[in-house]
Amino acid sequence: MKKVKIHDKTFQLFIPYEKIRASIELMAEKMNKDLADKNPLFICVLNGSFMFAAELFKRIDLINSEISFVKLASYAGEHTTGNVKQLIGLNEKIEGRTVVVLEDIVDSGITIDNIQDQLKKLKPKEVSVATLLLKPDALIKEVELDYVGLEIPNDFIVGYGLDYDGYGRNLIDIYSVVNE
Ligand SMILES: O=P(O)(O)OC[C@H]1O[C@H](OP(=O)(O)OP(=O)(O)O)[C@H](O)[C@@H]1O
Ligand code: HPA
Repeated sequence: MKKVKIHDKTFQLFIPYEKIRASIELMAEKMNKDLADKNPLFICVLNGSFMFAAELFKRIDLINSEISFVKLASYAGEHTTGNVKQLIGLNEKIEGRTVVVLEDIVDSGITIDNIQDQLKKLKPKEVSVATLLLKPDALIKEVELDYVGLEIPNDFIVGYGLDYDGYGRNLIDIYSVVNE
């Protein structure tokens, strides 16, 4: 079994790249049907989603498609607690658009819930959410997900864009933590 050590933790091979790619191919096929005749704006949530977004977007065969990249930044406003995260980097006009948010993982659901709230305030025509990975047992928010690549158990993972304290994003496969 392939293993990798990052900082203090050991990870073992969990999802090989071929399986990841196959799930993204299926997702792209579905989107190509669902979004035909629309003018979708894909929004990739950095950092973790960059690999997923690249792999998916090159399989979207709708020429009227755009992609943009956003980040959630801690908002250091005077009256905020420090836990509030603000969506930054969004230059496109969202009003009236068909928006598809691209996430690498939905874990507790807090991040995607927050993003959906912020986007809805910008009056899009519709917002759908695509996530490569979902941990159903970790959800603490009720979230509506339109496209889910793979459901996984509630274990910490790295690879294919996902990190452990900055490292591991460059792994082609996904690895899960070994409890020692
Ligand atoms: O469902 P949740 O529990 O909110 O977790 C999911 C979020 O966590 C990760 O982002 P992170 O904040 O680690 O930033 P990164 O993408 O830059 O690694 C991941 O990319 C999702 O955005
Ligand atoms: O399991 C995970 N691994 C890396 N980043 C994450 N962000 C949410 N869940 C995870």
